[in-house]
Amino acid sequence: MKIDVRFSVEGLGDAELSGATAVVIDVLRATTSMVQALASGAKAIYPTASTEEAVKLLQSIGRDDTLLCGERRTRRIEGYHLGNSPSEFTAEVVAGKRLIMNTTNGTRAFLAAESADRVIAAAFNNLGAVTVAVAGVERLVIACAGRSGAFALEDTLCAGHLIRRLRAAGTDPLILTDGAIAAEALADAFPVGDTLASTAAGRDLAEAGLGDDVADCARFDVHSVVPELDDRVIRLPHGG
Ligand SMILES: O=C(O)[C@H](CS(=O)(=O)O)OP(=O)(O)O
Ligand SMILES: [Mg+2]
Repeated sequence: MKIDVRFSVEGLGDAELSGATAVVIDVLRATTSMVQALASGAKAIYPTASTEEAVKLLQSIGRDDTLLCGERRTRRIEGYHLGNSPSEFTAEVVAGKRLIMNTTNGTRAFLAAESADRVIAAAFNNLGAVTVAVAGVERLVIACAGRSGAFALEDTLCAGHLIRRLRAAGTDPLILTDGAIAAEALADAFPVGDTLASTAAGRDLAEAGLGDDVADCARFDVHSVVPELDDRVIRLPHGG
């Protein structure tokens, strides 16, 4: 298995993605929220690249059973039903609903990775399930959402833990690009909980009174769902 880790989705194109399985990671907080939402019974998540696109999509799919979710500078977008805190996506709120989502980094990352054969959402919360889901693939591109195009330690740490899990699972020999080697080394060097809290994104969340989100995002294997992008909609394969 060849594994590449991209620290942001800038410049990620068809050449790297075609024929590969892409795993999109945005630990703080988009993929953690997506995993929580689908584990809570949300029907589908529509990632959008802008608030304008989100509103247009709402008009086209209709408001029934549809919730607008997302953030700007960590806070819920005005007029949206939900922000981007994983704890908002409870079964009472999202079960059976379609979620139109727009966040600063994570939703765009999905759209940037869509030309891969498969596009999977990963976070610490569903890392074990993702490990099983990708164990047999030939080529894996781990696309870290990053933060406004820059390196995000939290995403790369999660990428490194995925590589460690694949190595422990005894899949065929791993051929790592330099980015993947660096990500795995980071996973060996940094404890997740403390590190997430010390990242720029973690500090901003704490400053916004959302420090509990950081703790939620640092938890391993709390869900066994593996969300996948299919024709620009993120769902659980076979209905979950
Ligand atoms: O919602 C989040 O925590 C972040 C906000 S920021 O870009 O880190 O300020 O957005 P996300 O798209 O989940 O990375
Ligand atoms: Mg993020």
